[in-house]
Amino acid sequence: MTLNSDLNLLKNGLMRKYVRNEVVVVYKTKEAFGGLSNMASGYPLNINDICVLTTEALYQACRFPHMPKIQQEIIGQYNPMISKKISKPYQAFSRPDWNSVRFKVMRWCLRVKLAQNYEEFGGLLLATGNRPIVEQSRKDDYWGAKLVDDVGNVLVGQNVLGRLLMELREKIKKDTENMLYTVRPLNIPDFSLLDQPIGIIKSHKLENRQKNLF
Ligand SMILES: Nc1nc(O)c(N)c(N[C@@H]2O[C@H](COP(=O)(O)O)[C@@H](O)[C@H]2O)n1
Repeated sequence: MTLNSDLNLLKNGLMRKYVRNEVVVVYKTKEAFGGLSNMASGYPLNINDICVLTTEALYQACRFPHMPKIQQEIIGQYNPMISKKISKPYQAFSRPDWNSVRFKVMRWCLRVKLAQNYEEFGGLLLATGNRPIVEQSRKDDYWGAKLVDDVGNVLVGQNVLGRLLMELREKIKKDTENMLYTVRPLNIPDFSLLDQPIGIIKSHKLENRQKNLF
């Protein structure tokens, strides 16, 4: 991107500028807030009784509802970077509306990660307080923000993932009725995993509570 187009995007309000040492940076998964990254292991998900080991795998699998074999390969990986790598050569075959639904899909994936890892992921989100959350990226200034200065203190990007994380954090703060324990499927065509339409996702907490009632 050229300096001029960068400036235009900043002016249009799409790009955000952050001072690195004033924000919560999500960069390496081993760092303090690394668990907020989709690349973090240790936040397993269960979709229609199918185990998906990382949020990245779930997000990438959602590209290919019409290619269940590829979905299977993507979700079968322990390493989220490998899931993304498997997805890459097929990107041109992503669902045709991918660019217009990927934002909703990411928001849904984060809701699922929270519902099924409430203490760990929710706790980490709340521990960020009121600070901006920014996913630092070397290449991607749509989901994240890139360093733009020589000393590594200015990040510029749309930071869509960071903004979705902040949105979710604010929802947690207001969630006195535990509404976030349940996640409805997206209302988009072919929202499916391994040929099965994706159903309502429930937190394990809710499932255990319901079991105890009977
Ligand atoms: N390649 C890569 N390495 C990382 O360390 C990253 N955090 C990411 N970003 C994540 O990739 C996902 C977006 O993938 P698409 O480009 O839309 O296929 C999203 O989860 C980012 O957080 N990428």
